Amino acid sequence: MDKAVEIKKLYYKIDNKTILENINFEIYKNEFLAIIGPNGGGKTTLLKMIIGLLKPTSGKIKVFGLKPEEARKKVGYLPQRRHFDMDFPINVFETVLMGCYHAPLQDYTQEDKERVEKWLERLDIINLKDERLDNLSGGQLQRVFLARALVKEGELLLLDEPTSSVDPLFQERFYELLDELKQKMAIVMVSHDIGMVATHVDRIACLNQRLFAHGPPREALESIEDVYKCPIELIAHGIPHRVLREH
Ligand SMILES: Nc1ncnc2c1ncn2[C@@H]1O[C@H](COP(=O)(O)OP(=O)(O)OP(=O)(O)O)[C@@H](O)[C@H]1O
Repeated sequence: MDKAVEIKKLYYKIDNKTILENINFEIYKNEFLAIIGPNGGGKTTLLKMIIGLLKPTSGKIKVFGLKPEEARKKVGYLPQRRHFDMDFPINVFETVLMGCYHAPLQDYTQEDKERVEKWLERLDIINLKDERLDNLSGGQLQRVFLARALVKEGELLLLDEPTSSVDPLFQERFYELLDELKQKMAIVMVSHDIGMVATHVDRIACLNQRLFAHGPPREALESIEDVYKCPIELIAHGIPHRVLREH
């Protein structure tokens, strides 16, 4: 199978604290992969390495055979929203257009603008096109950032907790959209919604500093208690889950 991402012997340390330890892993084209694990387990850090925002302390990471920063034009990225400065005076259309960024001093094209319109329509936020971001609700904002990640129509889509704060109806539509998109691209999604991902993704990777398991949902979830370091009840078919003890 063709590889979108290849990770070998990857370590990441900050101030002598090991955040990621000996990660060996591949992500294939046209697969929908979820990364799950407890808070602070290193999921966001790993996504940032795939997009080239952070460099490994040691080890190798290749995206479509290139260094991550060289492959960026093929990669759409939805960061965790808390990192965005909401006071920045920018409207919805301009925010999504930023997702088409090519290179310094290179203007956006008419085609870029048409793609923005298309994704605003698809995510049902075309009516918000001229709104400033600080006027939007949390769920509306999340859709705007999703549109920004999707507008590039790249070959790899990285989503860091994409369904946080969107309503259940949109969540369902969003998963349908991802099912369609994975025909054309690889999708990597960080999520805490184990039940939801178990029913929608091809493969789950369980990360807590180390990669505990990766495989089809049922197989990967067998190691779930090791990953979370507490008992978790998984109802058959991998749907709802319950943490039985605080961790
Ligand atoms: N800039 C930084 N300086 C020091 N430590 C950091 C920094 N960024 C992240 N960390 C630490 O790295 C670890 C992994 O963080 P990361 O955000 O990747 O986890 P996560 O699995 O995405 O967590 P969550 O589920 O809470 O979003 C945490 O212990 C965090 O405190």
